[in-house]
Amino acid sequence: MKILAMNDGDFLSDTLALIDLACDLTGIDDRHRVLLKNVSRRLSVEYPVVLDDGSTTIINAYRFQHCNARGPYKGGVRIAPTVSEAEVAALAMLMSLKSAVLGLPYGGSKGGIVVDARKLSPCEMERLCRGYIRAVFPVIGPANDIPAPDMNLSQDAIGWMLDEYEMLAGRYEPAAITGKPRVIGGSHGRATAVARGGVYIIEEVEQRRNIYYSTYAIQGFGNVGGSLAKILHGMDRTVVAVSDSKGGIFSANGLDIPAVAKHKAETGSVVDFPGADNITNEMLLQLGVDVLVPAAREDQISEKNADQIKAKIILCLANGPINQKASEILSARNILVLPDVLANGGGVAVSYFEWVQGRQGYYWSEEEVARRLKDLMKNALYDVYRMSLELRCDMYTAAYALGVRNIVEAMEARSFG
Ligand SMILES: NC(=O)c1ccc[n+]([C@@H]2O[C@H](COP(=O)([O-])OP(=O)(O)OC[C@H]3O[C@@H](n4cnc5c(N)ncnc54)[C@H](O)[C@@H]3O)[C@@H](O)[C@H]2O)c1
Repeated sequence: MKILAMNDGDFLSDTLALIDLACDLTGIDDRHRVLLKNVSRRLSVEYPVVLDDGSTTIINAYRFQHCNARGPYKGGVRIAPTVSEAEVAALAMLMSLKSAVLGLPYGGSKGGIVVDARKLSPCEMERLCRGYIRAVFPVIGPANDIPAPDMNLSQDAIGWMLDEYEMLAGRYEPAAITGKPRVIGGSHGRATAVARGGVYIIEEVEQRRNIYYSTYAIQGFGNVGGSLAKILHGMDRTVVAVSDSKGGIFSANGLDIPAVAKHKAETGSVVDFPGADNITNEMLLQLGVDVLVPAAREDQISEKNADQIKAKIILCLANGPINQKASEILSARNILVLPDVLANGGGVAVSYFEWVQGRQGYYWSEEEVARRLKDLMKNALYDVYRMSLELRCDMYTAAYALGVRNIVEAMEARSFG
């Protein structure tokens, strides 16, 4: 496959292996398989950003578009010094699959900006974001490709990106980018959508199994992990451990999450939170909790550490945190894995609601957004469940199979391939 010629990484190899397995299970032919395993457009750009000291630096960035059979491309923009072409390609593929699992009229894409966000001042970050939009402007737009937040991209940054897009377009285009502040066309519930969608999935599993999951360990304390911790804390669930890139903390009696958030804001990390024990990210993954939530980044649980996992269920809010071999091991051990393309779909779901609201110029109440999100997540969960019964496989594999089947149906309707 052509894409393997890129600087390959485990994450992309794992994603391609999953697509292959899903194609095998659903009887997808080679014509469509080859499309699913490649991206249709790889835009790689270099653009200048003026730093506060007056010097100029050149930034590398990407916008990869995977497949638009089901609708316009849709995908976030990630800022990290480690962002690679292989990573952006895998993330674009996951976006197509995720939208297809949720039944949204979107294809998949992803953006990446190769820089350490922590080294930039707010003014430099604004110039970085505006420059990115100028560089990718020819391939994005409300009916072409709609960016959104991903790692290290705040709501303010999305506001700057939308403003830059609208200045270049010469008109208001609130549906061009999602995840923006509400005062400029954002939706209620977008900032917490990934976490909220995950909570709806957990509640539905609890209801179905007649069980109550009280203890949680969350890897990652950013947009997604931090929001989830706050929501669970507000629901009187016990978050015993959280972590960030510098390490984690544990308290058997539960962490005071608002106090942890304050500590992180003041010190830059959750580590050394008073009254809790410092632990490593590896230790967090192995805690004996009801629910383990990888909410940081890809490649966290593989065949190397799947035997060590003690949680009852795993809610994958990060993209690509578990590979297929690990999911097989976990499934054989009766640990339910709720995969990324289902579990973190709340983000693209509320992005879709935001896009719809922007296109019609009519904005919904908080209750309306929450009701629609809950319905959508619940329906997707049961669609995946039915697929797992049909194919006699675990929920993880079933989600990918459902995504692949839904995309290929649209490809066939358009005679793609
Ligand atoms: N933001 C969204 O709308 C969205 C939607 C769907 C999926 N996701 C996925 O969720 C994950 C987190 O995204 P986010 O928006 O919260 O990013 P973020 O940048 O806001 O937060 C990431 C968190 O992970 C921590 N982290 C980074 N590397 C780590 C490591 N090696 N070990 C432990 N912690 C580490 C960071 O310190 C930070 O606390 C990513 O996989 C992203 O693709 C995000």
